[in-house]
Amino acid sequence: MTKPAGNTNIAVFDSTLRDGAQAEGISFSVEDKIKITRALDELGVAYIEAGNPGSNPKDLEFFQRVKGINLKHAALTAFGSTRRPGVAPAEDDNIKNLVLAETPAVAIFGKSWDFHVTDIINTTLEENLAMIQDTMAYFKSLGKEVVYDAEHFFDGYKNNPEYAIATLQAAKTGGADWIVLCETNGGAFPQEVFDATALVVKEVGGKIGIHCHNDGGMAVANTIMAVEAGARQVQGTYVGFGERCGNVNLCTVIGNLQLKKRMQCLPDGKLQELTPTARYIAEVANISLNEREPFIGNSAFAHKGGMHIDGVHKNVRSFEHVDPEKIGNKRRFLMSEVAGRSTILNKIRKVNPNIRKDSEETQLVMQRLKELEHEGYQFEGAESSFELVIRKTLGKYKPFFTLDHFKIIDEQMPDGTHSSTAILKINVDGKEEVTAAEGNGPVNALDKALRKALEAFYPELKEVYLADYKVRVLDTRSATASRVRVLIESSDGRYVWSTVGVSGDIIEASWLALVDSMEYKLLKIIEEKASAYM
Ligand SMILES: CC(=O)SCCNC(=O)CCNC(=O)[C@H](O)C(C)(C)COP(=O)(O)OP(=O)(O)OC[C@H]1O[C@@H](n2cnc3c(N)ncnc32)[C@H](O)[C@@H]1OP(=O)(O)O
Ligand SMILES: CC(=O)C(=O)O
Repeated sequence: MTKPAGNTNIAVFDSTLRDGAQAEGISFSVEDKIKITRALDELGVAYIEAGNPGSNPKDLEFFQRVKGINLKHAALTAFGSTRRPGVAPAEDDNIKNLVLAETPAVAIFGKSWDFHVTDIINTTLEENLAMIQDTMAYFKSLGKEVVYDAEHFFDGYKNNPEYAIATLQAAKTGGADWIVLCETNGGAFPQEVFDATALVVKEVGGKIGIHCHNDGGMAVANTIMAVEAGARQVQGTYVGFGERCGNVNLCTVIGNLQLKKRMQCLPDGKLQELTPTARYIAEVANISLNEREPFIGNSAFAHKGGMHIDGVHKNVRSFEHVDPEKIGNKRRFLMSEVAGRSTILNKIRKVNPNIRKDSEETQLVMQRLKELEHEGYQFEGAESSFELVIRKTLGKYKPFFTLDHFKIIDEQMPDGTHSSTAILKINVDGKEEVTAAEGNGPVNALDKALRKALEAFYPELKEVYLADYKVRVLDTRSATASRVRVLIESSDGRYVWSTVGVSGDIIEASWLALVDSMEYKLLKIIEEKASAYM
C-alpha cells in the first residue's frame, strides 16, 4: 500500500513525467525522470505518475531503475489503459508491462464517452464496461492502489449521462480506490465541471479526483470548481506541461488551494519549496519557465509602477495577493521610467543613507533615470549600471581608468574562418597601458583586451568573466540605423551582476556595458576592503 500523504487533505497527483512528456518540445531522459521524481517526492506530492511502461523501453527502464530509490512521500504510479476488447487482463501486453513496473499504485484510463467506445476503440458499450471492471479487479487482486482515470468524462456526461455514470460504477464495482474525472479535451466551463462533479460525489461516492486540460484556458478554474464540489485528488503537471495547451498547472492549483482555501496540498513546511522546485523541473526539462506564471514566476511579485511600489513599501498587502515568501518566491522592485521616488530611494540610500524621498537628489536621480530610459536604457535587468548612474548623479563617482582609444580588426578569411583582434590603450592614474587580444568576435576581443589592460593595475579582475551577453534592437523599423541595447551579465564565480549600454553602434553599446561591469566590480572590491577594516 502507498504511504499516506503526510498531513494533507488534498492528494496531489503529479503527471509531469507522463502527461507532461506528451507535451510538444519535451523529451525526458531516464536520468531526467529520476531527478524529477526525487524533486517531487522531496516536495511531498502524494502520487508521481512517472510513465507508461507499455509505451516505450525508456519508461520500462525508468521503472526498473527507480525501484532502488526509497521515496519518502510519494506513491510511484505507472499509467496505462484498461485491457483491450476481448483480451483477459493477464494476457494484455500493456497490462503485463504495468505489472512489470512493480509500482505501489497504477493509474488506469478507460472510456466514458459512448462515441469513443464505438468509434475510437471500436467495441460495444457493454464490453467497455467489462474492460473497466475487469482491469480494476485484476490490479486490486495484485494488491495495488488503483486510480481510475475516466477519460473524456465531462464530454461523455454531456452526451450520454447514464452511460458515463455507468462507466464510473463499473470502476467502483471493480474496486478502484480513486475515480478521477478527466476533462480530456480541455473545453469545459467551470460551472459544468462543478455540477457534474457534485453529482458524481453524491451518486457514485467514494474518493473522487479531477484531471483537467487547458485548451480553453479554464484548467485552473475547472480544477478548483471540482474541488469545491468535493473532489479530493488533484491531477496535473507541475508547471503545466502537457499535450496540446497543457495540463492544469499544479503550482497555481496548490498556491490557490493551500493559501486561499486553507486546504493542505503539501506536507507542513513544504510550500516554500513551490518556486525552487518549479525552477528545477523547468531546468531539467530544458524549458524556460514562463516568468508571468502565477505564484512561481519571477514576475509574479515584481512591482514596476511607481504608485504600486510606493503602496508596497507602505504595506505589502496593497498590491500583493499573497506573501511571496510563503511559496519560496521573492518580491522585486523594477527600475524604469514608470517608477516613482519610492522605487529608487532604497538604491540611493545605499550610496548616501541620509537622502530622503523629498530630497533634491532623489528628484535628480529620478529625472536622470527617465532620460536614460527614454534614450533606450533599461535598468530592470541592469541594477549595477543603475548604481553607477546614482553615483554619477550624486557626484560620488571617480573613474577607475580613462580610455585613450581602441581599434578592432575583423578578418574574414577565404577558407570561411573569421577572427577579431582588439587593440586598446587606457590610462590609470597617469600610467598608460596598451594591450591587444584576439577573440571569437569583436566584443569578445574587446572584453579580453580591456581586462588584460586593467589586470595590470587591478589583479582582482582576473577572476571576472562574461556570463551572458544579450543584444536588443530598439527600433526595428529603422533596421541597421536603429539603436541597440546591450545587456551584459558578469560573474566572479561568487556573484553575478548586470550592466547595460545603449548606442547606435553595437560595439560602442557593448563597450559601455563592459566598462560599467569592470567599474562596478572595482567599486565592490573597494567596499569589501573598507568593510573589512571597520
Ligand atoms: C488522454 C490520454 O492522455 S490517454 C494516454 C495517451 N498517451 C499516449 O498515447 C502515449 C503512449 N502511447 C503509446 O506509446 C502507444 O499509443 C501505445 C504503445 C500505448 C499503443 O501503440 P499501438 O498499439 O501502436 O496503437 P496506436 O497508438 O496506434 O493506437 C492506440 C490503440 O489503443 C487503443 N485504445 C485507446 N484507448 C484505449 C482504452 N481506453 N482501452 C483500450 N484500448 C484503448 C485504440 O483502440 C488503438 O488500438 P487499435 O490499433 O487496436 O485500434
Ligand atoms: C487520462 C488523461 O490523461 C486524460 O483523460 O486527459
